[in-house]
Amino acid sequence: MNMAELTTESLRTALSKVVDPVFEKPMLDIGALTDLSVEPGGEVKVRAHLATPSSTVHAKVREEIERAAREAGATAVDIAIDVQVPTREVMGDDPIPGVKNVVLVMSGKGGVGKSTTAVNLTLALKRAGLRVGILDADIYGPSIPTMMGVHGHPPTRDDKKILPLERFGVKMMSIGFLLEDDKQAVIWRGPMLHSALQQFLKDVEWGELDYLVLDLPPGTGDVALTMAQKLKVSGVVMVTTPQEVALQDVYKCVSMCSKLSLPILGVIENMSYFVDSAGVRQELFGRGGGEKIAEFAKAPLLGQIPLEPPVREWGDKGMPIVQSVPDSASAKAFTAVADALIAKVANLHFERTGGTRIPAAKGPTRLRIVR
Ligand SMILES: Nc1ncnc2c1ncn2[C@@H]1O[C@H](COP(=O)(O)OP(=O)(O)OP(=O)(O)O)[C@@H](O)[C@H]1O
Repeated sequence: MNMAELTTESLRTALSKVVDPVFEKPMLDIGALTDLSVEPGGEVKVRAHLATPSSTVHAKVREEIERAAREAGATAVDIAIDVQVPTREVMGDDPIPGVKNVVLVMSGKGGVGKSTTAVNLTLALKRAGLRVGILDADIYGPSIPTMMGVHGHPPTRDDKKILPLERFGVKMMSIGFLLEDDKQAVIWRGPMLHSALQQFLKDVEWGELDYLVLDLPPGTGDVALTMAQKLKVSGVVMVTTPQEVALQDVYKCVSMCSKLSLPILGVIENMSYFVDSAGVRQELFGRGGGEKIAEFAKAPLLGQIPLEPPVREWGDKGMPIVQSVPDSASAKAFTAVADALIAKVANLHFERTGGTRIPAAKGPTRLRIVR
């Protein structure tokens, strides 16, 4: 096609096949491509509206737009990208209105790697370009301080607001920061637990965050209940292992969430397999647990994390695997889980708001890419 033939109309036709990787829908149909123009020399200008700052998603979208525009005869393509991270519903008395999404990480039983998953998922969200925080609500066994390598007392401002501690660009708060030693946790019971968590929500100055990840204690749902009463959460991520015997508790946990009308955003199967020294994949704990729970919860299986000794070793050293060895199989699996979670949250938002483009909020990240 010669460049004289390129019009806004033919450009529109060419771009109609560009699909949003998060919503899996043509970007033009969902209002995610705007301000199309064709300059006299055949230069094309277009603005893309995306639900994630993820550089992989941006690169994919840029490539598709550029290819389609050039095939239609564009001589140059100028793509501006606006990022709008979707936001949960915020009620009038919401204790943390500056936090766009709150994700509860839960498991039916202990020891499945819930805290490991929570920290690595948080770091993967951070590496995708989001502003993140993590709240260690596992009051009986706070392990986030150790896993994130942070100890000490969070400072308090004059107005009594507690400032979260920060490492790897992640804001964090844990009951562990406020205890004299770890053993103190066991004397905390019901009402104290709830008032401590409510105080955390209210009194911590989280500021503006895209995602706050909550590591909840395993088992019963009272902490989830406290959370659900206090604020509208984006949803729950359920962590499980592949083996059959562990599943009953997870089913109970899923049922409890549906009673509380907490949407399950997805299931993560941890310790799914181990690759031995001969490179053979061993399913040490059986198979299928994640899929079964996902089916029961009518939610996607967000990913399967392999069992890799460095996950524990780096966790013990206070530098989670996503941060310390981002190229490892487990870190890549956590990264894929984060991308899938971002997509799920965006899609739920899309459905809730009737399929319209995420409305502009203040201060969008705007990247201007001129080629
Ligand atoms: N994929 C993995 N590969 C290797 N080790 C892992 C993996 N996931 C978790 N672990 C290790 O398993 C142990 C339990 O993990 P973690 O503390 O995250 O579990 P949890 O479900 O949060 O436990 P709790 O019952 O204390 O809340 C830790 O030593 C952790 O390092």
